[in-house]
Amino acid sequence: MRKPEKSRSPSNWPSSLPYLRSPIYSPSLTQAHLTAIRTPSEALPSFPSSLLAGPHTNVRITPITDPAHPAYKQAGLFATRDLAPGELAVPYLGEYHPSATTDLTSDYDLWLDKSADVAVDAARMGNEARFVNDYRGVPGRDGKRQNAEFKEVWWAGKDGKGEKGMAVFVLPAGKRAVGRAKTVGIAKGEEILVSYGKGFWDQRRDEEAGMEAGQL
Ligand SMILES: C[S@@+](CC[C@H](N)C(=O)[O-])C[C@H]1O[C@@H](n2cnc3c(N)ncnc32)[C@H](O)[C@@H]1O
Repeated sequence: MRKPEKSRSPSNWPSSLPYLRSPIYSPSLTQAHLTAIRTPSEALPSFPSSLLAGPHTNVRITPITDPAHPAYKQAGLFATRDLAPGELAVPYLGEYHPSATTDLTSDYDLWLDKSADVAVDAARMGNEARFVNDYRGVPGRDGKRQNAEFKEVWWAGKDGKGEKGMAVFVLPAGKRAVGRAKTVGIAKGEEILVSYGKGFWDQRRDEEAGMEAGQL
């Protein structure tokens, strides 16, 4: 019997990883951590928590088969329809954890709330958003940088409750946007690309240099 749409994992989801429809909370999070991320913040854009559960049909996990792509033989995330400037593309789900339990080998760990000492790691579990690549070196971009960004949000639940979260957003249209760029931020079939930030790549370079120098 076919599984109902919502209980399936998206295509190309790795069978070795749990597919999440809501965040997982590390047992190392204290009540203080949870209170901090559950304290409403008007500064954050608010979205209904019903948007958390995928599969998210506006994006597709796609194997990278172009040898010129820096994530060749890995996967990336592509738009299945035109996405509007500023649109929420996909929530970023993973395990919420304190910095004390940071996995230093993870390439999927983002701060959720640095002042509350809570991060979200999608290395061992997550959703489609864990496949978003960085724009650097991606061929065919005509000099364009990222077309999306990570942003903190407020996932609004019932009875005024809610929680901080992370999501991938299409970049807003710039003031100088003309024509189609005013209404389409990421075109159907285009790869969704963020910037991991210079810090990510500096650290990667230092680690690689350390390995070459024979450091453990
Ligand atoms: C959050 S994951 C992105 C998804 C990953 N491609 C996958 O299939 O699991 C981050 C990893 O993707 C790869 N990656 C993403 N963007 C890259 C880029 N512009 N250049 C080189 N590697 C990249 C690196 O291996 C990095 O550690």
